[in-house]
Amino acid sequence: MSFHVDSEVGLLKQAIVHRPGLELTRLTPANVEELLFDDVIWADRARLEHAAFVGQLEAGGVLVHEFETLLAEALDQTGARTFLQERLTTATRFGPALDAPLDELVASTPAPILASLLIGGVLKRDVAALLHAPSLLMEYLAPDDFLLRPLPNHLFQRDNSAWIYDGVSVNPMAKPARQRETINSRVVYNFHPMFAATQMNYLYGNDSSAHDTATVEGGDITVIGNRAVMIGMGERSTPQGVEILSRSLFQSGNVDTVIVVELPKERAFMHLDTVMTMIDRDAFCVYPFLPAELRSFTLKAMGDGGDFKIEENSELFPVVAEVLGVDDLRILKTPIDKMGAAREQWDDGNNFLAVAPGVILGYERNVATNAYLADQGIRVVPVVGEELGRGRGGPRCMTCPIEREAVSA
Ligand SMILES: NC(=O)NCCC[C@H](N)C(=O)O
Repeated sequence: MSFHVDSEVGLLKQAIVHRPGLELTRLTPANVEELLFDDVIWADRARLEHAAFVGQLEAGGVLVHEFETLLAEALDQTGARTFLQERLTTATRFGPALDAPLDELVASTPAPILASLLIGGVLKRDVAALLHAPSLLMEYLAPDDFLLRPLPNHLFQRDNSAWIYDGVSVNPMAKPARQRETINSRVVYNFHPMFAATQMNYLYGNDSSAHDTATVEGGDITVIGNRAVMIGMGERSTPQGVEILSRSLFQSGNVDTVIVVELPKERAFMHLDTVMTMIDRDAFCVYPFLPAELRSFTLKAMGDGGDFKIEENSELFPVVAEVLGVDDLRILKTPIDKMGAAREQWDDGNNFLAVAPGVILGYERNVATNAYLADQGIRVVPVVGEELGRGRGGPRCMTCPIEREAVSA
């Protein structure tokens, strides 16, 4: 079995999601903002909503893999815990006194519990009785302080890794609250038998370099097809990150065009998929009030060494249409006033997950957009996300496709 994502809208066959766990119960008014959520969440309800969402994916024929389960299974493979000891439970993260005792905890904790803690976080009081070394960090922390912070944004599996044709980028994340997610994803990809048994083509991030400002997040990446990729560049994916990923894509031989779309550096527009998603072989759903002054660039491979030339586009979608070989690309913008559009965009009204061409999952609350798309012949499967949506991510954000068919125009 090898994994590949050859389009954004072709038949979705396999995907990874994260069923929210311990981490959601650790969101408090004091930490939500830092952890990139908008509110404390009703965790049990969010889990029910997520289970219903997974049911909808499965009903659409998608084989769904649960991230925490994959992580637990990976942790029982040879080398996985050493990998964590070298990258997570280090003297620089926790102080020299805790280095060896935490390595020991990583070595001895049963895999399902360890997986839950790696995502859910660890309080000082959870481990105080086990750690006897005189540690300044332990003295400094209060019993309810986090020794290891929770990672509630694992819910948004789209972002920390992204399959692009037959390669995967394990993304260096922009926000400190999300950077550790990549370590967990690397454990899964490097050690889980499902992936270890295949020839993995790592495009970016599967190394322990400091990636500094060269960040990329999967919400910015769309595999539009025809050897092309569209990448948003703004709050999360930087020009440096986009350049490195593009070079790697060009070297892979599967991609010859990257279309880069500038985004406002604002929370509401944190990823490309907050303002537009491809929803059919010839259609994009686009936020109607995207500022006109945003630029886009086309990167074209030159040779096979990763070099490219850059052209600034006068308009984005004619270039996309040309690259896709589609005469009449449909740019679907909900006819709605500015306030209504801003409200639906905030609630992921442009964040759709296609499970097949023209068949998409989106939050039910975006009534105007969903009705408009239905009028345009798109089948919108409504997803309940009253709690899930408070993390500011929709169905596309919650899903990491790992096997998806190509489509022809
Ligand atoms: N692709 C996406 O737009 N993902 C949603 C990410 C939401 C998360 N709370 C974040 O701020 O990173």
